Amino acid sequence: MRPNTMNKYGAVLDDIGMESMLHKLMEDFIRHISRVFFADVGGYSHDSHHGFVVQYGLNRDVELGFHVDDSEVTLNVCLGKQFSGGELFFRGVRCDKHVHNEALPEEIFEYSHVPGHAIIHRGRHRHGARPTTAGSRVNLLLWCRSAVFRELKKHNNGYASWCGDCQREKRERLIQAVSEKRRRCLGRGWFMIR
Ligand SMILES: O=C(O)CCC(=O)C(=O)O
Ligand SMILES: [Fe+2]
Repeated sequence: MRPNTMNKYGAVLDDIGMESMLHKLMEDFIRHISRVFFADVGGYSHDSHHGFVVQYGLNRDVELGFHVDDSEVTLNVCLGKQFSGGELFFRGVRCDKHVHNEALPEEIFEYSHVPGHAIIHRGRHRHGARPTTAGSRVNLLLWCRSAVFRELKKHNNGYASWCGDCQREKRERLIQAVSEKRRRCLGRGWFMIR
């Protein structure tokens, strides 16, 4: 079975006996990090996961297109082996409404995988993987999900606190409202003085 809808090569670890081990990894490790760094996307509340490995190289997947994960928080561990390329590129965190918007210059960065090292990021942090140009790269992914977060998301007021563009729109509306109010107050002041 394919590890996800985009990668062809790899395996779903939950299907080969690693489900409870990965669940424990999420409960004992990811949740605690998430409580501190990702409180805006469910924090400590992860209650399910999708765990898989992906393989890149000759006769395997070469690269991974731009996407968001079906997760609140993703753990990505580089298991090796020896390879060149395969850098991850990131382009800012976005909700469904803004997922196709341009990234700001400060949201653009790349990360080079190092065997034995891991990164953790929000699932809605748009990203992709550059071509693995030589050797073989294998990474373990743990997509951590929160049912509570997904339920609450349905009832928010249209602004996601974790989406860069929602926050920008909110700030712009606030600035507009303040300057409109100021304009009206100044107008009133002018008439009173006359
Ligand atoms: O190839 C990688 O390191 C990233 C994989 C990824 O983003 C994913 O499977 O969701
Ligand atoms: Fe991903």
